[in-house]
Amino acid sequence: MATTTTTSVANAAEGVATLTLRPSPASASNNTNEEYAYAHLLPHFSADRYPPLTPFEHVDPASRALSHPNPRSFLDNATSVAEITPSLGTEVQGVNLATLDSDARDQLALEVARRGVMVFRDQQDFIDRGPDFYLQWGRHFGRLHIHPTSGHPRNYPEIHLVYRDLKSSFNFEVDDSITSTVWHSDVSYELQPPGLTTFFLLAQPQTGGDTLFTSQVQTLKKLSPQFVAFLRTLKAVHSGVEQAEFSRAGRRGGTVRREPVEHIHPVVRRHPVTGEEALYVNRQFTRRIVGLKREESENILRFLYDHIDKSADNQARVKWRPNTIVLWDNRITAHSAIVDFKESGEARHGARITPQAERPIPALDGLEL
Ligand SMILES: O=C(O)CCC(=O)C(=O)O
Ligand SMILES: [Fe+2]
Repeated sequence: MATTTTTSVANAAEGVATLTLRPSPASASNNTNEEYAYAHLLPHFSADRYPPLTPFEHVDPASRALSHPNPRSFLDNATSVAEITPSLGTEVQGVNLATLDSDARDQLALEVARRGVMVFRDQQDFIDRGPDFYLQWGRHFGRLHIHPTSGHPRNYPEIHLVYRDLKSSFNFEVDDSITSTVWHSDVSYELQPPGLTTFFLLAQPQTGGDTLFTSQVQTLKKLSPQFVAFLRTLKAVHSGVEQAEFSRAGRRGGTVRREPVEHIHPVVRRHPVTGEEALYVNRQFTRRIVGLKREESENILRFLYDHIDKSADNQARVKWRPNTIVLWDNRITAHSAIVDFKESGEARHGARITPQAERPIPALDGLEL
């Protein structure tokens, strides 16, 4: 039996919450007789403080693949390439992400921009290369985001972790909700929110703990042209304040290493490479529509969130298997963890590599932010 260590964990949803628990590495392996192979990647909460993020110029990796004669050639050796749904998600077998060169990584970024989500199976090579490799991988796609509140592996603040098991007294914000579903686009409160995002699980329950995705391109396309034309004129406030407050409240045991920020983004953004328009509001971080009366803002946002929630025809559900890596374009999709395994007592432990991208581009030319 491995010894119990003291650490803190992050909620599986986008850093919604942090809490203190004492996970044993053995329990994280979901096999009490084994040492947990990824114990060095368990969440650590440093007392470090970070200054505000500074703006930077983002060159999108997908743009470099646009002129490629065959921008899907990185899939040439795949044994299987299957669309999960017609407009969202592709599942690939037989491609080792860890061995993709710079050109192939650019192609990957373009394909993820087109498909929203890509699921790669059998990626043990990538996962076992460890955190220095994760950083090298992520930096190809943009400046790595350092999360203001979530747990990270010791000495690797750029790696955002999710973790939960039975030993923790889970006390996160959805506990008094009827559902664990919290649709969001990661850290949309940043001035330059993430683009191509890489996420994988290191430990998972036997069943459950899937991740839901939705296409914000399709969400928008379902609306009438007149309503979309109105949405294009709008901008909204996204806020990191509540996430920080949950962490600071102590009941989650977390820290706030960078003061929370709020930023205004267009309600409809344009992807810098594909040119596609996507709805860019999410229940977790979007707070209000600028310039509208309070009731107008609340009702429009509620309508849009309801539309996102119930549009299964825009969604894809990823079932995890060991050594799966999922990539999504955070600008044109939203996602939610599914917490349906708490009572099994099994651990779920995941790592996210989160390069930031451009400041959201309004779909309406000339919209001032
Ligand atoms: O745990 C999951 O399935 C999703 C986690 C998440 O939302 C994130 O890391 O951004
Ligand atoms: Fe997330």
